Amino acid sequence: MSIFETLESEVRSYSRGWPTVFDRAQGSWLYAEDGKAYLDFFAGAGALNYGHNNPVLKKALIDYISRDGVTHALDMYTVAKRDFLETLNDVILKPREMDYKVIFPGPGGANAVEAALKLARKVTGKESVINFTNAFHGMTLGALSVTGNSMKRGGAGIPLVHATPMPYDKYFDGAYPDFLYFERLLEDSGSGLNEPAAVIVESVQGEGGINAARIEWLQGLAELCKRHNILLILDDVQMGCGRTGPFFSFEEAGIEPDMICLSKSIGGYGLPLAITLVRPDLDVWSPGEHNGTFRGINPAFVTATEALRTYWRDDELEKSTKAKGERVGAVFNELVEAHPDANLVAKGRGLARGLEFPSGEVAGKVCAAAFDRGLLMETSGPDGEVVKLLPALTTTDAEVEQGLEIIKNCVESVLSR
Ligand SMILES: Cc1ncc(COP(=O)(O)O)c(C=O)c1O
Repeated sequence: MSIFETLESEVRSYSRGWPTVFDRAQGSWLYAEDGKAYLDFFAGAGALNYGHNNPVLKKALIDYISRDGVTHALDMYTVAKRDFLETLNDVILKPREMDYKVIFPGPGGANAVEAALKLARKVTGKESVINFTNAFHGMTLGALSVTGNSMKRGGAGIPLVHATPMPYDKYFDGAYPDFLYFERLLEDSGSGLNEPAAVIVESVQGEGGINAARIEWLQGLAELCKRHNILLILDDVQMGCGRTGPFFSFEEAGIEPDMICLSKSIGGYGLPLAITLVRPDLDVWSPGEHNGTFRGINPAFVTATEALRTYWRDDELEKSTKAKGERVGAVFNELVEAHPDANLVAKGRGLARGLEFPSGEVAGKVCAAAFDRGLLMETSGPDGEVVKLLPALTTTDAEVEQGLEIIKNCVESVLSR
């Protein structure tokens, strides 16, 4: 049995079947055991915004470990935790005039979502939550209940209740007054929906197919939540930490969510870290009311702090992310125009980009062809119909061009078959 077959049989539930065994990684490159190099436009599904083994973060980590810095300290105060909290405040929150308390909910994105949902219910005493079609918020029971994908929901084996999906922005696009249906339900005391605890939303749906809500739609949603006294939870697990350009994906909308979920790239180095930012008056849990063993792994605080200090003291990363994103978008638009009969759609914001195909089968073939040519990308969307690009934000212009050239060739060859 080959090592690949052994791995497959041991971890049957893995969905990513890239037929190779990876060994090393640097910057935007992954190297397989057989030595083949792959340009990584998947970047740990958004967990590697600063690239693999980023040298600055790596040095901070090695220095910390070399001086026997505390690795695991549960809820104890540590220097690494204090540095992270101070840096988050100084570099991110204060300059944006944002006032939030930090909750450490557990190691991953689903934990950040779970904490937000739980706290919203605790604070309001209400049960139901509004989510959106094609949303993805994680695999734990609460997070799954506000996730739209029916295959993933089916994994629970039980009905997932207390969440009601509303149509996400792409389904309106000016065809209807955006929130008419939603507002009617809120005003109808017989709908059972008139008193939700919270609305949970992604400003760009990553797993749902790189659906970027319009800025006006996000603003309308925030106003609606204020008008009806509903807490707004912004899930920035995948689109935060600069993925769309600014540190928070909703900054351009100028909205003030009541809670913000962050994970994936907040740790900086691919190490597990999650935080839920909550409006100070919502921070009602007493010590021990929401805890867990892995709620802040100190080496992850160290790399998180270094990432904030290195990349967010000025707007260089934001600017270059937007510029690279626009370049990808322009090439995707060219592909759409060059293939008018193929019904392609170019989507996204910043360096979260998608190219939608009429079916998951075609999108899958494009990704498979790209893999053969040394480029890693995955599909997203309800049927896997969107080829999804999430390169590290530190990917160079030359690497972006190299990847785009491969994509163009793969799209041409798959569509001409
Ligand atoms: C928007 C969003 N929320 C939550 C999650 C769940 O994060 P995790 O997989 O770390 O639990 C994800 C994961 O892809 C996500 O994209």
